[in-house]
Amino acid sequence: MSAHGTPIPMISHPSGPLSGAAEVPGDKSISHRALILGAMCVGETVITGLLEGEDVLDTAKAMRAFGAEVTRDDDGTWHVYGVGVGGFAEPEQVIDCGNSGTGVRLIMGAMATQPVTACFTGDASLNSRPMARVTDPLALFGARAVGRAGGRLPMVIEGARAPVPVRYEVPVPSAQVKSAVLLAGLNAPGQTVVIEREATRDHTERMLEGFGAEISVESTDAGRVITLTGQPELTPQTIAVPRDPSSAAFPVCAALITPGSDVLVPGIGLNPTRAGLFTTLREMGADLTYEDEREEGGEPVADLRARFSPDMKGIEVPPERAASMIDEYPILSVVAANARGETVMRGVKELRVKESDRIEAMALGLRANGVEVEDGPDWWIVKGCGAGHVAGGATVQTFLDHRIAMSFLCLGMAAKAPVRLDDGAPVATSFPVFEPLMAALGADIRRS
Ligand SMILES: O=C(O)C1=C[C@@H](OP(=O)(O)O)[C@@H](O)[C@H](O)C1
Ligand SMILES: C=C(OP(=O)(O)O)C(=O)O
Repeated sequence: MSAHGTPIPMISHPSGPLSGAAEVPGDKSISHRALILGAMCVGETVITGLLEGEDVLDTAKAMRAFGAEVTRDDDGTWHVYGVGVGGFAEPEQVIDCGNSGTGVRLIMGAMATQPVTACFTGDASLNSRPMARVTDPLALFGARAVGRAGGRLPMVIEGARAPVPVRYEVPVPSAQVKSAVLLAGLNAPGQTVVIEREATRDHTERMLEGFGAEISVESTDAGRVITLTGQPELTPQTIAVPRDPSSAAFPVCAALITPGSDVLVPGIGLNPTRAGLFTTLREMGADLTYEDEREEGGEPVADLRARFSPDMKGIEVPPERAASMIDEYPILSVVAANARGETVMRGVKELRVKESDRIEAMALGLRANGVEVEDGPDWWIVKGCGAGHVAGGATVQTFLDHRIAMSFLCLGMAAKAPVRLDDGAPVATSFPVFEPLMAALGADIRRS
């Protein structure tokens, strides 16, 4: 079930062909950041295309609790009237970030160098995820965190009264940790330096620059070195949020595996720190083309066209590509099940600490539906059945994880027998229009 609702069992019937255009919603990562940075400058930031999924709506609520005014026009335009760097008010209530790791970790970073104390919580999934990866570096700024055993939520963060800047090498490939440190660095005097060995999504760096912060990124032998000068005067922005490549992955992959399909997914950001799945699919032999390649708001964008691809082959996904497709491994494994041969995915330990243990959740559900999977601590292998040969017919657990839910709904479209979910409600966290959008393409998904 979602943070806010009751379980919604769903069933996905073999269907198709899928055809038409799929206009997926705004990018989740960019939406969180637009609200948070909007709240950290004085004046009005205007956001169009904001993702109105539960995760982002929870961040909007949190920004109100810290004193920003956040409003929505009937046409879906959002306005954030921010309080400035260092201007957060102390929330009167517990901040509930629902299912969102990005929301809670970035907000903790943003408030950690401000003289306020806040208590954070989430749903059962979020409350089981590791937070020490964020609170450890925040302690270097002078913030104090008290949470449950193992650094879990609920957790109280007391912001540093006299923050100091830090130099921090991120020990895990995580854009959330990097971003939390950078957002904390905003209200620390002097220069905060973040070093990441492997490049992760760079939306925070890009957006900080857009809001007028002094930030530089240098590629060195040690990795990317990001230097941010604290206590800037940020300038409110007008932000058009691009469509989310992680959401686009679902109609694209569903089309590749469902007989006769031909689907266009327009206006998808192909920022190289996000587009690893599409490269992988093309290497597997997917009929996936980029049409009308262009630049929008400084980001490469294209319309993706995906057609049924019965001859895809399993490949070894390069581990160094993992960060650029970290949220896409569940749906990749569904494509892999419909390809021939093995798809080998290594260097993906981070999948075990997402909304669910995604390797375990996918392995359980794929096996139940007739697909062989092997897995180890930081790797897994899916043994493809070939197009049209996945048995289906089982009910899978989604473990409060939207990507697991949507991946198995896509599996059902191309399987021999329907695939059932114990709970499809988590879909609303990142892709609230998934059901009508897929239905319009020709998918047969029902609430049961
Ligand atoms: O910074 C972000 O917006 C995100 C970073 C990734 O998490 P990690 O930083 O934990 O890898 C990703 O899985 C998540 O969906 C969004
Ligand atoms: C991992 C994800 O999100 P978060 O960490 O923000 O909960 C995701 O959207 O796949």
